[in-house]
Amino acid sequence: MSHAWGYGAQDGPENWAESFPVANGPRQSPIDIVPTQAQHDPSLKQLKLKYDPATTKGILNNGHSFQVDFIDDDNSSTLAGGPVIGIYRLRQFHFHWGSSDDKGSEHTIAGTRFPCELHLVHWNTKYPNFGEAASKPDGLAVVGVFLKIGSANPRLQKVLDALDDIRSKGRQTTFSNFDPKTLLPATLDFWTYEGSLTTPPLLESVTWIVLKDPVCVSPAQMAKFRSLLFTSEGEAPSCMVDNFRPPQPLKGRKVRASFK
Ligand SMILES: Cc1cc(=S)c(O)co1
Ligand SMILES: [Zn+2]
Repeated sequence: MSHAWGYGAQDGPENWAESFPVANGPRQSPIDIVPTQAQHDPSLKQLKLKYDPATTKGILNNGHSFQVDFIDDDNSSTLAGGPVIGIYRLRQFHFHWGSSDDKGSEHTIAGTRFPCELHLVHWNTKYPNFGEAASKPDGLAVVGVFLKIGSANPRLQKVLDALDDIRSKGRQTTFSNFDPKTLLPATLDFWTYEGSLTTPPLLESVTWIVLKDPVCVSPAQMAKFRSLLFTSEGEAPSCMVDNFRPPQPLKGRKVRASFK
């Protein structure tokens, strides 16, 4: 039975627990990060991100967001260091955003919401593949990056220029030679905590690495995100906006900071 889910009144985050009971689990994401309550952990290593643009595979509208997929057959594009043990391979990146600039991010900082949030999804190479890793408590590592309204971000433009070809759900197009590192802020200071996917099946397998510093996006660029559709060609069009889950209960979890 397909567990159809979305972000609407009937199939949105408030109802996900009906099909995905883990939605009420002990390590759900996103969360509100309160910097004054995060503990600096000097034992946290520097984040090591090594991305080979040649591993870029394509870009897809999956009906919930759009994602840029990467070839993950070897360790060409990886994450290591930071809070993780071992090597994690880059699988895809995607975004969550709002219908207006006052919302859209999934994580919040002391209640502050950003208009958009980038997620770079990596899986632990101690497991044979992404699917296996996604079901393990240490299986995934997702780097979260906040986007704030400012000047146009030239490094984002190549991604946004591809959106015209993937307006509807199920559309994909060629996309190659992209270095996700160009989307990151200058410093890789981060908060980290144990959490979950923020979309069904909400698997509690994610070590979250949320970067402190946001990157910029312009209002015109935000309009490009909002030009996508949740719906397939031929269906009544529904704008792809507000595809974010609100913060979930911390349930005693500690958030660590890599910086003072
Ligand atoms: C694997 C995956 C991770 C996140 S955070 C998401 O939104 C969708 O899929
Ligand atoms: Zn996500």
